[in-house]
Amino acid sequence: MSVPALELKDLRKSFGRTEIIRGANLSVQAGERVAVIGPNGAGKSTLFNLISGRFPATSGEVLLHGQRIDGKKPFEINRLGLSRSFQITNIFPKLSVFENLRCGVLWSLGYRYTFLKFLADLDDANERAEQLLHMIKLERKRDVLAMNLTYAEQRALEIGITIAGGASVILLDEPTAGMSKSETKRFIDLIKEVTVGKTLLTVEHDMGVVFGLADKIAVVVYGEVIAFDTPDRVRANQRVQEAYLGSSVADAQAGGH
Ligand SMILES: Nc1ncnc2c1ncn2[C@@H]1O[C@H](COP(=O)(O)OP(=O)(O)OP(=O)(O)O)[C@@H](O)[C@H]1O
Repeated sequence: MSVPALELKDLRKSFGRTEIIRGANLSVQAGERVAVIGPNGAGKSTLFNLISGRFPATSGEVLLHGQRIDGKKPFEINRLGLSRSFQITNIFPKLSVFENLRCGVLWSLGYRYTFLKFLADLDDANERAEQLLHMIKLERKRDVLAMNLTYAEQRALEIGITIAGGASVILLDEPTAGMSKSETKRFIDLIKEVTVGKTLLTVEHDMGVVFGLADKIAVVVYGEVIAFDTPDRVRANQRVQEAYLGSSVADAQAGGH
């Protein structure tokens, strides 16, 4: 089997004396779309924070395409090809949609570049920002200030910024939270389109989104990944049903989502 795009090995994180992540293991192949699910407080966001370098792990390893990234800074991890959305907080409200995308592109070039190289790259950055604008279907909002977009449009812009640097591994935290049903459906399609060929991890509560988006589901319970498999197999997994999923799936199948 090829080198996993992302791998967690016996990852642990304690806050004070409380161990929140308790030996998490996960191996995600390149191109897989993975939904991370689990009860409230199970440690899903903490896992994302460990992977993206926001928190240091207490022990264990995180590997991106076989390279250790635990202990690195978030921006270093980003430049190695892993990008995480921070919901709408990394949008500049007083810049236009286009300018926001261009900032995302330029930022990802980083300061490896000299100023002259930077100037030479501006044309490329403009072109890439136009491309992204098209991908997230906000062409008609090109020059609108981000603060004047609808909520769903802001979330789309957020995805555009997240993928701007061409990262191969994308982490999205509840990408459809706060959206209506029809917006959610459109948004799932958008996420699928813009992440073709990439590895995607989402934290998700909405079972409709999980089953619509994910090739595989990672079930996190009490700081451990207790199952990692296709949606059908996870749905049938006795341990998962007992621990968590049974009632949610029943709800989803009954049209509760
Ligand atoms: N910075 C922190 N300091 C102390 N405790 C924390 C910190 N961050 C998270 N925790 C604790 O870790 C546990 C797991 O939280 P986390 O947010 O990762 O869960 P989650 O699975 O994402 O939950 P939810 O589905 O409710 O978002 C919780 O008990 C939380 O209180």
